Amino acid sequence: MRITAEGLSWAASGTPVVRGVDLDVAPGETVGLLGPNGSGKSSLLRCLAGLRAPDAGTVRYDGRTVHDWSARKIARRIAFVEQDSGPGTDLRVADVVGLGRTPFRDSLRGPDATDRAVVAAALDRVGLTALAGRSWKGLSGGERQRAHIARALAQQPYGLLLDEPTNHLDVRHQLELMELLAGTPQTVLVALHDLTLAARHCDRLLLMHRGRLIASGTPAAVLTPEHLARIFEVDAELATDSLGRLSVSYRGPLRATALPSAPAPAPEPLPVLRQGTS
Ligand SMILES: Nc1ncnc2c1ncn2[C@@H]1O[C@H](COP(=O)(O)OP(=O)(O)OP(=O)(O)O)[C@@H](O)[C@H]1O
Repeated sequence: MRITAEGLSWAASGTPVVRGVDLDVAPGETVGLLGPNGSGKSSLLRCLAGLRAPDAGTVRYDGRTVHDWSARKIARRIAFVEQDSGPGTDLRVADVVGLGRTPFRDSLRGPDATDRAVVAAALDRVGLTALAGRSWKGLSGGERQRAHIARALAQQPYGLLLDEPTNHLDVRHQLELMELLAGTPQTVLVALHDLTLAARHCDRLLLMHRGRLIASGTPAAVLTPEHLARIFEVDAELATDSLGRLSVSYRGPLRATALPSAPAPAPEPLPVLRQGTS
């Protein structure tokens, strides 16, 4: 499934958060969405998932504008793994994963054999089969994260949007998840903070800064020394390993005095100060 956005903008209480984003994720591509804290990655993903109505611009799945689609219609095409989400009540792990089947069921029907088989396969894919009957509340952070991925897979979507899905995962499970995402036939857009993981497992990277997409391309084209210094504000070293893959190591944060100068932003209007109030 092709996921596109044109001129996408969204503001929170009047403050622009996503600013005129154009993007195009081709069918089957695995694209990493990078950017410092607060650059607008989650907000952009929520707009693409239909959870935020943009103030301007359009989101299209396979060329069709999705803004007037129901949540159910969207969920039949795209699965979204958000940060730190979870069921409000305690459920068995298999039941949480089974929530991924909701878009395919009418409200009166319980899970059928197909639903159970899809849930079992999704649990197996993330290595959680042994925990299927366990209570959600008893899971570790990493186990919950893997259950969220399984819930998204159980949705059998054409596209996957994931917001920092490697949070809480140990190194092996981070690598397994990234291999799963890179190997899946679905279109994947994944927000990541680990630049080396992104460089190694994504076909293409997008870089966000202050709500705008400022770069798109191969890992080597996006993870440049200039972007690492100016956008991520770190003193970093780029290297290529014996398999020819890019990795990033950090010497430390860059102090404000050492930051390369950026183009000056457009001046914001000054706030109107009220006098005589206390
Ligand atoms: N509902 C909201 N109300 C007010 N401000 C918001 C809202 N949603 C997002 N923001 C603000 O918009 C900015 C971008 O937030 P967002 O969560 O999209 O960034 P992010 O790149 O995903 O950050 P992180 O890497 O820290 O997860 C932040 O300054 C955030 O505080």
